[in-house]
Amino acid sequence: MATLLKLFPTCTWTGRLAHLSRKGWAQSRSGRLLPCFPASQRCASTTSYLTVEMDDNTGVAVVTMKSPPVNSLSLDFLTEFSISIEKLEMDRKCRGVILTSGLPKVFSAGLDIMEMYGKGPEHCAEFWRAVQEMWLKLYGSNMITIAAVNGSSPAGGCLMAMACDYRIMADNPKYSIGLNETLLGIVAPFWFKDTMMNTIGFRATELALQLGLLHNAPNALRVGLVDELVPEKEVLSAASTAISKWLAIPDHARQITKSMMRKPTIDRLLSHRDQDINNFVSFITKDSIQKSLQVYMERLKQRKT
Ligand SMILES: CCCCCC/C=C\CC(=O)SCCNC(=O)CCNC(=O)[C@H](O)C(C)(C)COP(=O)(O)OP(=O)(O)OC[C@H]1O[C@@H](n2cnc3c(N)ncnc32)[C@H](O)[C@@H]1OP(=O)(O)O
Repeated sequence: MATLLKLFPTCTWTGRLAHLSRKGWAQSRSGRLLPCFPASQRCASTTSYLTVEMDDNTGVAVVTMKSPPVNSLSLDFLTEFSISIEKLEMDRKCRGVILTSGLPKVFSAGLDIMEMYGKGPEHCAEFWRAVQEMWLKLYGSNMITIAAVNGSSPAGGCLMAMACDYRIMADNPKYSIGLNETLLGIVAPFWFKDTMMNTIGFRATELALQLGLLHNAPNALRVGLVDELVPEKEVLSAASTAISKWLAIPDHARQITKSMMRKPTIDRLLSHRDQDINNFVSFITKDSIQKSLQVYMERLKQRKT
């Protein structure tokens, strides 16, 4: 408990654990006093954008993104996200993470466009490093990572889901997922492309990236961008069921296998990290790209009227 309190200073214990720590004994039907072990030990910590609920019994943490209106990935959000994943990674009891959204209809709207629009080169560089960090933490995690995609997940939101080991999406044709960067007049960086290629293969990625395809849920399943579709209300419980299969695999064997599959892709970014930041900054600060972002944001806002 001490370790968890160190990791989650705002931690509040739920279930029966608080009661047990005061008493710790229960009376059996025959009247004997027996040491009492909690049925579940849950610890929840909340930051500005995330809730992390750790269940010590299963070793699974549910990370819920809650940054209204659309869980866009701002610099602050990304920073908090990477810190939370890092903390879970260091927690020896945590073997798996379920990533989901606490907002209706949206898993994540991807990168916060306002972090890329009208900002100076220093801010853009800091922002891009945070985007890289989020991906490195998630794609390179030793933990089992399951994305419970309970809403739309364009661009950076799709990257987040693809960085997980397994994706379960709500079976709602109104929800879409994909790398739609070209629709904004921008180009998905090589490690976004690599992540998608590792997920759905070369040809499907070539089509998806050039056309900026946002797949609806049934199409996402068809191309292999998600692994399962389930009724919306069951996304989280399906993720729990799925993760139990992964938990049955010995950690060391699974982790080495995961690393063998993902390390070359991770190393490629690590060895070009600064160059990738410089590319991003010089691209995104171009007048023509800024104009494209402005037009895109205006269109987004007009859709509502
Ligand atoms: C070398 C250069 C490399 C560059 C690489 C860049 C890489 C990645 C790019 C990205 O991730 S860019 C982000 C791309 N994201 C999108 O295109 C998604 C846009 N959003 C939507 O499609 C929809 O908002 C939604 C997610 C489907 C949700 O729809 P809903 O109808 O529920 O909500 P809206 O009314 O559309 O939006 C509410 C509110 O949020 C604002 N907003 C939406 N998305 C973003 C965003 N990504 N960043 C910032 N703000 C966003 C939207 O404008 C609305 O604002 P208000 O009108 O309420 O002020």
